[in-house]
Amino acid sequence: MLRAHAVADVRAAEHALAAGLPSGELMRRAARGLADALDHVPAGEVLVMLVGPGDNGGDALYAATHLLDGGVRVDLCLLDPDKAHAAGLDAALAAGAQVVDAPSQQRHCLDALFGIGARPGLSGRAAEWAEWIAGTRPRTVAVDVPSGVDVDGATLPTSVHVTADATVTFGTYKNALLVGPAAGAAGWGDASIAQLVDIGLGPHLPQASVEAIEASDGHLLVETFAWLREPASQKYSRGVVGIAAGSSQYAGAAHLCVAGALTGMAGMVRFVGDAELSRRVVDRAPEVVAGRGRVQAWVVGPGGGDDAEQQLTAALDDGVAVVVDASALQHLPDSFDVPALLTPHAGELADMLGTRRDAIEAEPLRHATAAAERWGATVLLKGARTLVATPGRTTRVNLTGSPWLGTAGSGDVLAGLAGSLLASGADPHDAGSIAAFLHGAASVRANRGGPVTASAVAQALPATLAAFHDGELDDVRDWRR
Ligand SMILES: NC(=O)C1=CN([C@@H]2O[C@H](COP(=O)(O)OP(=O)(O)OC[C@H]3O[C@@H](n4cnc5c(N)ncnc54)[C@H](O)[C@@H]3O)[C@@H](O)[C@H]2O)[C@@H](O)CC1
Repeated sequence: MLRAHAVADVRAAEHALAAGLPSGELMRRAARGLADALDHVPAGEVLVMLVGPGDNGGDALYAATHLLDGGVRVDLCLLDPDKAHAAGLDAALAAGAQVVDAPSQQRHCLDALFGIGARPGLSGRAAEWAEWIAGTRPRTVAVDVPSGVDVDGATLPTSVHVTADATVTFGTYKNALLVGPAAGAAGWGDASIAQLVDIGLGPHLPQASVEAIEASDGHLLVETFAWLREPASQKYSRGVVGIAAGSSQYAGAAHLCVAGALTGMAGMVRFVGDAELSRRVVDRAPEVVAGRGRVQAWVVGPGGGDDAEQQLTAALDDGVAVVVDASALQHLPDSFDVPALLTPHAGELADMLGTRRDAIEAEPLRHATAAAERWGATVLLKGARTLVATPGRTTRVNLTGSPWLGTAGSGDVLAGLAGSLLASGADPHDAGSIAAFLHGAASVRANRGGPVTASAVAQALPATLAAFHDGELDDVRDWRR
């Protein structure tokens, strides 16, 4: 599991760790790791460092000494020369760095304006330099976080901020490096995730503020699904998922939701809908059982018609866990008596909360968390970095997938898959986050670097699940710029 921590927790951990170390040791570790991460800058090239007034700038100045030793030339732009880290500046100048007024032609840039001490937003020369990066596009690495973002809120409070090609962070990830829209400014090139330099904080860090499932977390499956630990299983021990999806207008949603459910962990899929749709679903997927009956979880809403409200009421009356998607989200009860996973996209969450879609997109973390609290349920907010928020649990962000996954019907597959995980024993938080992880990974495996259909994602899911279980998943994200 990849973990991010809140700024206050990082600071407390740094204090605790620093207390047992020689003065300046943490910054030395950070600077060494930063210099190592800049090994793409060839000897003889000029790297311009944008140096702010705090320890973020100090990291860069000490890193400069290592780079200069290796033959890289370093220009320093000091935001406030009187406030630059004094010992770091002396060391950098002694090693051969030169101070310049402003960045100009340099093809490599280090953003060390502000780190976790940043107030969101940039002004004055810091804003001018961020605009120089945007206009000139040097290869830019941000130190700890890109300057100008809201580190804990993971937002971009103004349009003026540094957009880096990569970020090198220290001790632990920060929310802004994993969660959109801020993570977009940290550089989600192919490597996608900031490079983490271990400075020894681990033992001092509390519970994460945000976490992300990784390809190496296949053990989660065995931990989550008790029947996987049994020597033998049968369909009922694996769980039965009921699907109430599709309508005469959106018949495809029924097929895709069922396809998602059939790829998952449940032992059996039931389908309820009108007679004609049920016949078509069973024709296409003969393993599906049509009609009501005992289930361990319901999926209600994908492609649902006018009867979505009635379907949701019937599902809730069953007293089992429920995935509420698409049209059923318009009929939410005031609170849930059963474990519930709500799966809106930004527009649907905006309707749920009585706000605008762009407000959700600007602050997805805050709104997903607020909705989870409001309904006492798990909220899976779909997007480039899907969030799964549950009261009392660490919010999960999904890092798998590619822009190609934004395709008609992919949400129907996701809802079906999540329902099958729910029926098979996962709680809504695990069901939603594991489903989002597998769904994104399957889309990349189905056609790396190119378009996928929702059907192709569903087809790729069983092998993706097997590879995850066996610890054999390769890289599962494809967010090239
Ligand atoms: N504390 C530690 O033990 C370690 C800290 N490290 C580095 O130190 C950084 C944190 O250093 P600081 O606490 O000094 O904070 P920063 O370096 O982020 O900067 C804080 C300073 O910038 C000013 N400032 C913040 N936002 C501004 C804005 N938007 N416009 C204008 N001025 C602004 C503040 O008034 C303050 O003077 C980390 O991000 C990391 O890079 C690393 O060296 C690892 C160890």
